[in-house]
Amino acid sequence: MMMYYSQTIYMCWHFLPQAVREGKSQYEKAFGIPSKELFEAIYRSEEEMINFMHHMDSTWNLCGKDVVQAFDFSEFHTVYDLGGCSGGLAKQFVSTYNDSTVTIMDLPKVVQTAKKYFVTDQEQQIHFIEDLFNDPIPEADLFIMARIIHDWTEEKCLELLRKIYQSCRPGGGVLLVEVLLNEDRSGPLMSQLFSLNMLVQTEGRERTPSEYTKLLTDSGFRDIQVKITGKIYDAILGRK
Ligand SMILES: C[S@@+](CC[C@H](N)C(=O)[O-])C[C@H]1O[C@@H](n2cnc3c(N)ncnc32)[C@H](O)[C@@H]1O
Repeated sequence: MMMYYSQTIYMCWHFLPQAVREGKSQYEKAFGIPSKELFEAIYRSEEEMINFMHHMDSTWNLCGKDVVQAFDFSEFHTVYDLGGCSGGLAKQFVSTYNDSTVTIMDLPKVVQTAKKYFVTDQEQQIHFIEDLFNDPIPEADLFIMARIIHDWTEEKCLELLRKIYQSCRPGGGVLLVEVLLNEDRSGPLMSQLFSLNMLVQTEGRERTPSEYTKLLTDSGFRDIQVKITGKIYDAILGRK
């Protein structure tokens, strides 16, 4: 995590004033890579991709249990973790809910690297499919999206959530895992800093509970519940 912060995030923060003025990611200035394809810039070399994956993975050793226990997910057996990366959260999920299987959907090179370095053959409740958000999403009881919505614009988020709604079994749900801003955006400081971090690196930002609720209801989900975990990442559940 520290390596990723120093080699990537810190480089983008050099251009914070420009990011605020232009309202967009600074990857191009920091690395000379057009930021149109967000993850092409983040995965600009294999070493950087592995650093990023370790960064993602390490969070769930600290906060994963709080997230998977935020609600009782024992009724959900077929679970997809969309953009599930290294499988860090999937491991926490299957160790808490022994009857579940989690399939991780991510970019092909991420899936290959996760299988090589992060998820062992012994972890039989975790599967992978190499697929893109552009392709159909298979049917499931629960879709997890951890730190995905905060990467993208409202339009892309709605497009994705509507697609997930179509694939969600009746009675199933979608779990968003994100840091939350106070409704009046007065804090918490960590969430405000994360939001600036999203600005310098991505198309997205951090959001308030009511903004997530609106995204979910506009996509068809109902009974939205927000759970503050007391750790960095909180949980928002919508049902079909
Ligand atoms: C910020 S990371 C979050 C990773 C993981 N959910 C977590 O919280 O540890 C975003 C993830 O979305 C994946 N991703 C980006 N574009 C994607 C696409 N078109 N299809 C599938 N996954 C994608 C990235 O490879 C990355 O693993």
